Amino acid sequence: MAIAGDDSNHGVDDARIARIAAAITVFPGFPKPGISFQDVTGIFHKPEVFRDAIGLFVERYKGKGITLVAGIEARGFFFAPTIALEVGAKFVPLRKPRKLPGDLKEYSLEYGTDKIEMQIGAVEPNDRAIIVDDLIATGGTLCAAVKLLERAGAEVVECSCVVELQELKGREKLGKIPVFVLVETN
Ligand SMILES: O=P(O)(O)OC[C@H]1O[C@H](OP(=O)(O)OP(=O)(O)O)[C@H](O)[C@@H]1O
Ligand SMILES: Nc1ncnc2[nH]cnc12
Repeated sequence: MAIAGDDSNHGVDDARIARIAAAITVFPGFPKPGISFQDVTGIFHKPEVFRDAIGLFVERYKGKGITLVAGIEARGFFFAPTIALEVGAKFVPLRKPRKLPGDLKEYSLEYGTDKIEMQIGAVEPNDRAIIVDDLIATGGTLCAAVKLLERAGAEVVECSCVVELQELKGREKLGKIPVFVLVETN
């Protein structure tokens, strides 16, 4: 089953998106010069704004046959378990190295020494997955997450983020996998 609508938030619900955007604080020069850090934690300081964000994701995915919601450490974990619960899917954490026990699948990020890891057995044949993170910048993290899930046998239906840094053109890296975002910025 396809997900209807285009990948951006246009026309979804301006009032909720405006509240979410207003709850994001930008910290210039953090964690290093040249980076303007988009801090989503303010969303969680206001339960009604947290509800706005979860509601927008759940309305998009509920009833679409999603069986797996993967969240990327660390800030994808803020959103993904709640979305999974509401759409009736399992939550699967994709973690930084040396955090998960047991048998793992891993995928290296292309630009660094970092990897993301997932427990073997988290994915079943025919799982229909979405991948959730707070932000897409270069797209490298989501790209690694897609490959990890696909190699484990899942169909990745879409990637979902709260914020997109449009200038970095991360969605181009994802190729045919759609990227749904709530707030677009540069
Ligand atoms: O699109 P990309 O260029 O790959 O960047 C996006 C990633 O960067 C941030 O995580 P960060 O590396 O800050 O890790 P953290 O969430 O553990 O702090 C963000 O939460 C995404 O996971
Ligand atoms: N500007 C930014 N703000 C928050 N997380 C990020 N990850 C990569 N770039 C980021």
